[in-house]
Amino acid sequence: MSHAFPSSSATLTEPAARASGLTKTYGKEETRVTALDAVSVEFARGRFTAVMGPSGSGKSTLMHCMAGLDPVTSGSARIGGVELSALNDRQLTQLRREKVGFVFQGSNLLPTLTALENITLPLRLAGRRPEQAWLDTVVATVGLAERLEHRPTELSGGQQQRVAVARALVSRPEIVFADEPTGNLDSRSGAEVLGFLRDSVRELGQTVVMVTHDPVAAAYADRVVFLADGRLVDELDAPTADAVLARMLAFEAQGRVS
Ligand SMILES: Nc1ncnc2c1ncn2[C@@H]1O[C@H](COP(=O)(O)OP(=O)(O)OP(=O)(O)O)[C@@H](O)[C@H]1O
Repeated sequence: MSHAFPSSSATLTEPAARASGLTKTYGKEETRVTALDAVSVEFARGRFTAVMGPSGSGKSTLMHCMAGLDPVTSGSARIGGVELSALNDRQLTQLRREKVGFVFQGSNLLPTLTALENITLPLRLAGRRPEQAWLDTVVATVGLAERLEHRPTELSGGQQQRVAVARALVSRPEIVFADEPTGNLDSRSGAEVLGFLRDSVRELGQTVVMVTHDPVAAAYADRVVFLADGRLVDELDAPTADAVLARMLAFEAQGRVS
């Protein structure tokens, strides 16, 4: 298979994705907004990282820049060994297709396709066939084996989101970015989806970066990084929901006095 972007010189110790001095501004002159201000962060392979912070702190912007959906203003964003700013639009599309999986708040499934067809659609669009053993593993991991012939309207919100997780995993991406993946779900369905994301990391070795507002969701991750006003301000390993909540309350209290 030919690749239009330089093949990554990734070693196993290299992070799945890395931002260095990543700055992103929107608008010009008096309307300029600095959404990210020289953020440097690494997302290690085979780990589940949550990105937290108040509304407007830059979480979605970081995800979009790291995933090649939005160009950076300055600094660097890399997936594996590949510098995203060095790629043209066609190369970026190819990189996203081959190396990145996405899960959004709404599952964005095509209503006329079955669950299985939705899961394999990105691969088919890329002209690739699903690898059967991996497809079976992903389907089993997200608990969908009995539901593959169902259409989205015949699935619960949680099941639909599990299809979206399977769709993100099926191409064995270098990294999966999930933006508030449980934002539309009740807490039980949300817990299921988060459990499957965590299983994809622990059992399948995937790398997941998840934006969330919810300390309970963040506690499923191996590590939480905190953004405030476009800056990386803290991080926590092996988070519990209580520890994440305490950290967030501390930031809010600091924000009130500063
Ligand atoms: N396309 C855009 N044009 C102009 N400003 C933008 C754009 N996208 C984001 N911003 C601004 O950049 C800042 C960071 O936004 P971002 O959406 O990344 O924050 P967030 O932490 O994801 O917020 P939320 O939790 O509310 O989704 C905000 O001030 C926002 O208004």
